[in-house]
Amino acid sequence: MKLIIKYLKRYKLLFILNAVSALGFALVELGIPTIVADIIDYGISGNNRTYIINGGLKILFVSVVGVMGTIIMGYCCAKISTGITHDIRLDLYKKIQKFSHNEFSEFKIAGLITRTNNDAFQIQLFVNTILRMAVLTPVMLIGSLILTYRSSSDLFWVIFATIPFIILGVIIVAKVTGPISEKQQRGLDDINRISRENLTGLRVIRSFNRQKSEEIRFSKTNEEFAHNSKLMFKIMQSTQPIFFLLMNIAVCRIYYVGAILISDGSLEIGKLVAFLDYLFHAMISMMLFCMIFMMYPRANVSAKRIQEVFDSDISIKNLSTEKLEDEENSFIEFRNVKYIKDGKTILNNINFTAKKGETIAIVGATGSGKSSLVRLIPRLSDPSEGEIRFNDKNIKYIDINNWRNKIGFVAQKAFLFKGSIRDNICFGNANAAEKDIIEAAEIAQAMDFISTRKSGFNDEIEENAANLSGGQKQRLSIARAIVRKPDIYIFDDAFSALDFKTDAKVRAALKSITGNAITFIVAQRISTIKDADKILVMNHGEIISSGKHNELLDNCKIYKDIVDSQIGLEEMLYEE
Ligand SMILES: Nc1ncnc2c1ncn2[C@@H]1O[C@H](COP(=O)(O)OP(=O)(O)OP(=O)(O)O)[C@@H](O)[C@H]1O
Repeated sequence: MKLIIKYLKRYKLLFILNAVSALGFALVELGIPTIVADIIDYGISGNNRTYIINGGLKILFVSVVGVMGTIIMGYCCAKISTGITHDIRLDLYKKIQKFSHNEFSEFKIAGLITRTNNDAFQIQLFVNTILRMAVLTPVMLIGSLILTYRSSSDLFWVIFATIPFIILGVIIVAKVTGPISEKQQRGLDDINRISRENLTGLRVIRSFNRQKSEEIRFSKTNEEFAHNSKLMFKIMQSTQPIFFLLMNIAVCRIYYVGAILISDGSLEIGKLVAFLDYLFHAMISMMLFCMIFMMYPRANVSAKRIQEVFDSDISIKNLSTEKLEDEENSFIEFRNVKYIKDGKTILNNINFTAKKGETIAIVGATGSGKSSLVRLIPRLSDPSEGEIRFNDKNIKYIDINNWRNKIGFVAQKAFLFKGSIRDNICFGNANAAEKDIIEAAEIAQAMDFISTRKSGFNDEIEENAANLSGGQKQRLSIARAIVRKPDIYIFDDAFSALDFKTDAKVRAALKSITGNAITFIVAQRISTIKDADKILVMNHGEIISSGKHNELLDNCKIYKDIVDSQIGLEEMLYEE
């Protein structure tokens, strides 16, 4: 509720307008039965035509005012509820953008999607209901009860007796639906996760012929979700008939008591009609008011899930606004860096320096920590101990945007966005000139396939770059980094999908632009890294040796083993 109130505050004026129109509408609605009662008791019974016509005109006027109130209320409700959802989604998006690996592991991607879509929508529904009902129904309810009492105090006690049953019913429904709602939202998270996995991993599922088992996995989660949804639906649906049953019992009793009172002469027919009208208003208002309490548990679960995201601590913080100055002899230094994830030491005792103009290569067995090491540079994660310094400044205390702008990162898994080839390259530099885009594509050896495509740079890339090969995706990712003209290049296994010849051509072309930069290359192929100025050999999260290719061949057994295992491969032949 705190979350909803916080966002509602942004729409104060509309909220007041909504409340005033709701109040006006309620008062107008409450006036009609009294006019009708008077028409029956004085106009019809007294055969007074003028009284009847005047009464009719009064009803017409009151109805028009009521319609205007409803329209204004509807406008305010729609504007506020959609506005709040829009604001929540935007703030969620901004917060999620700051998440690091840690936060993604905590909330899971599917969970974040459900929170942004479904949970935000639940809040929209609740806010819409609350805005319509919160002012209107209490006024209608209290007003109707007062007017029923005024119409006939004898009859009033007949309906008053049903109120405790209704309140008890609402409390029970709210208590029962809260936990079901929580299960329902979690189930939706699971459905999202499995659907995502099944859609993105469709090829794997088919090639391993696992459609049946995946279908069972999906059905199980889907059934569980459907079960909870059905239960929720049944509870919510059964409340209305029960409510109307109670109401009809009260009405029957009122007719019975009313008939006795009329025959006694202590009640007029018009008053009974007004009484029933007010009773109807009172009961409907109470039912609608109860709906707020019944919807509350579900909205509360959604609000809590959204609030969890807002409250989560961001592990990668921007601690400074200090910008970097250009320096002639820049360098990066890893000082006693340790990186622990989920209690496991991924990197330990990492010490090395990389200078401007140097190429640092990182090799080692899979899982030895190569990617984890380079991910620390753009602060995708921060070291648990030790520090990374750029020009003798801890990178944690450099403005994060300024720092990241200096880096051209090519990730292990090439990710491209749906859009044109040009848009994807310009993702690295929105202001890139045409000649820079072409140059980047040429260096990345992407021109040959771009020029064969129907619309060249304007050719569309599908979702997940499904219409590109692995090597084409890698080349565009490389071009995207080059177009930035960064001071630091990081190629995390970025040449693995390229054939040996293209790999060699890309590296040769890169030399023309990386002369003034610091370049990190993570690779499995020795041919990719053997010319590096410094090669770091990693094993179990530690640098076990470093040096040039020839030095390592003499000093490092693991490196020599890697080289030996690749001797005779096509790339070596090509390099010769
Ligand atoms: N998000 C993560 N959460 C927990 N552990 C992780 C995470 N990412 C990587 N690891 C672990 O950290 C270790 C190093 O992984 P990393 O990806 O850095 O190795 P790598 O040398 O780049 O491997 P490869 O050559 O196979 O890409 C592995 O044991 C891996 O299981």
